[in-house]
Amino acid sequence: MKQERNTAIVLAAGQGKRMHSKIQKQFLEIDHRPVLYYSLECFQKSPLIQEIILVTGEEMISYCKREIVERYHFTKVTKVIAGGKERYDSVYQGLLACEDCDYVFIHDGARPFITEEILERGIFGVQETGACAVGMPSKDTIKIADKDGFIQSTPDRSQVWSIQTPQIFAYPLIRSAHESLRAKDMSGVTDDAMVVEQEKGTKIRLVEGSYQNIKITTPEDLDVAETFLKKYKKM
Ligand SMILES: Nc1ccn([C@@H]2O[C@H](COP(=O)(O)OP(=O)(O)OP(=O)(O)O)[C@@H](O)[C@H]2O)c(=O)n1
Ligand SMILES: C[C@](O)(CO)[C@H](O)COP(=O)(O)O
Repeated sequence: MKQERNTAIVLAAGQGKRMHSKIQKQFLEIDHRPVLYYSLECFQKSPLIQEIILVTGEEMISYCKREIVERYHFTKVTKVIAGGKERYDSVYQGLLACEDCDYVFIHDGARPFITEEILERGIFGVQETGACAVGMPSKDTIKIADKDGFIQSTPDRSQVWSIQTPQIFAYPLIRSAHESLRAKDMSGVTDDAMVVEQEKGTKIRLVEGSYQNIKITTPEDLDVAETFLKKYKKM
């Protein structure tokens, strides 16, 4: 029987505008290592992942090869490739670079705190329909606002989740979903589950990530990350 092959596409081609830093946030250091290091380390150690494709800016390819892949011995990283203007363009470049892949884990390099347990829940979840997103039930009450900033409605919180990454898909499903939406209109697409949502009839399983699985987005997230890291390293 052919052994399953799973690829992680790790995204590190964003500009990090909301961080307001000269260095792109995925390369900023927390506890002396780049933000990007931590998720690569988890995929490198995981027996669920056979290959990692790292997507970064064209100008950062040689830096990533030398200072991240070689320096930290991330031997599962087989390709370091250039991303695109939008997140979905970078994902698509990653998908085109995949070879011989059953399931693909699409992950934000700006989310350092994934764990083996999250990857296990992801691979379990994706077996059901070929599509799975990691997230957590919302701890806040969510309001839908109108364009003038007045509250329009309040969704039932028991059905509201904050979505994280990785998002895990059967490779042919996510590739064809990206291709069919790219041929129509990708505007407003901020994650990969949204791409599959337009494929009518494909259900996407939600599984729990963790409340620590934050995306480093704005400067205060770095302070939170330092705190999490102290705890995470003791585990
Ligand atoms: N063209 C892009 C845009 C984003 N990303 C990656 O997608 C992840 C999530 O995106 P986000 O937090 O929005 O990152 P940025 O686009 O870099 O941030 P900002 O919107 O503040 O500029 C990050 O790991 C980022 O590097 C990417 O690979 N290619
Ligand atoms: C994919 C994602 O991290 C899920 O929360 C998020 O949608 C990325 O969005 P951003 O607008 O690029 O931060």
